[in-house]
Amino acid sequence: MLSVRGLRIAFDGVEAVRGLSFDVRPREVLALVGESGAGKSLTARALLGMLPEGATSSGTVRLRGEADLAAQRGRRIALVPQDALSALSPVHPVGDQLAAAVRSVAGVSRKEARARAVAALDRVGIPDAVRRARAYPHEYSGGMRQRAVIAMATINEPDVVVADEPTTALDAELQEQVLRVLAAQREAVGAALVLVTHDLGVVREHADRVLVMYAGRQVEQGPAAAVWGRPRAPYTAGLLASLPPDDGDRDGHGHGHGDSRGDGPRLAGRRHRRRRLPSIPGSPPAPDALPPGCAFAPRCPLVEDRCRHEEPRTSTADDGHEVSCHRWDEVPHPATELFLEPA
Ligand SMILES: Nc1ncnc2c1ncn2[C@@H]1O[C@H](COP(=O)(O)OP(=O)(O)OP(=O)(O)O)[C@@H](O)[C@H]1O
Repeated sequence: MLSVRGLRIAFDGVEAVRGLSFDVRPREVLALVGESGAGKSLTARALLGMLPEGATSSGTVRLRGEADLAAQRGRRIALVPQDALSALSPVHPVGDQLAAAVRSVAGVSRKEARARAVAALDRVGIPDAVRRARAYPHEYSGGMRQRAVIAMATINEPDVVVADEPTTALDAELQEQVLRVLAAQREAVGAALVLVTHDLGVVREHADRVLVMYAGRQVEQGPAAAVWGRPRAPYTAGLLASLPPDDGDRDGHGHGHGDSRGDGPRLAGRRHRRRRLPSIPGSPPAPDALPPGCAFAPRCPLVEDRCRHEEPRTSTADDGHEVSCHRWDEVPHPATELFLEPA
């Protein structure tokens, strides 16, 4: 439905996104994950035809075959940004903004648009929606603002909602609530969701497919269960290894340590003799200082000579998921072992 082919985004000739191709299928949740600077937000913005000033891009992004994404924004594709205030005008009541969004698409009366706006606020759990519709964004709490933005993004029943770190500005409890609202709304309107997130726990709970990015490229892509259950890229393994222990064990699936249910006892014993590293050593390269070969090579526990010279091609693992690593078929299972060290 939404198709991205060979997407490249550069600033002053320096590429921050370096040839990304993926599809978003109807009604699915695709998570874009990776450390800061991987190019996730730029990719998300390219989907909406709203790249920052100074960015040049090539490749194609099409929604149902249409290339003019900016023209479809707010109708067929909509954004839930990190910062709700940036999406709402400070000078108009929230209800008026929602009603205006309805009227920009549908030929309905003011009264009808207003009624739809109130109903949308009610659906996202804003109490006393009739009164709240008359209030301004600054009169809303952070969690309520983010709910209002979700109402705005879904009010015209788009095909795709793009959410860029939609809960980072909120505290943990509100994050969970707002994510549930987002999940429920996208389900209700039948939209696909592209979810940019740092939070791998969120990915495990909400994503159908996952695309792992590093230094502007795809590292691994496939069904969330396949990528999480058996990561083939050392980078993905490193992200999973750096999850807090609770995240791995919370629902008994144990992806956080790579110890799936079946090999629990063996790994439980092993855990006493090993400890987890807090995170992948080092940090990602800046777009203007990429190392030659595989960009992850300087941080990779499986690095060998060719990794420092040749960029890996994309391979397909037996379970159908895609991976870009020279040594993907040598990655152990559980892959998080790569990032453990003897106690
Ligand atoms: N407006 C800009 N001007 C110049 N360079 C930019 C701009 N926006 C992004 N970049 C470059 O592109 C890289 C990727 O940015 P992007 O925001 O997509 O990363 P990200 O993966 O979303 O990280 P984060 O989670 O920190 O937002 C940045 O590290 C930066 O080098």
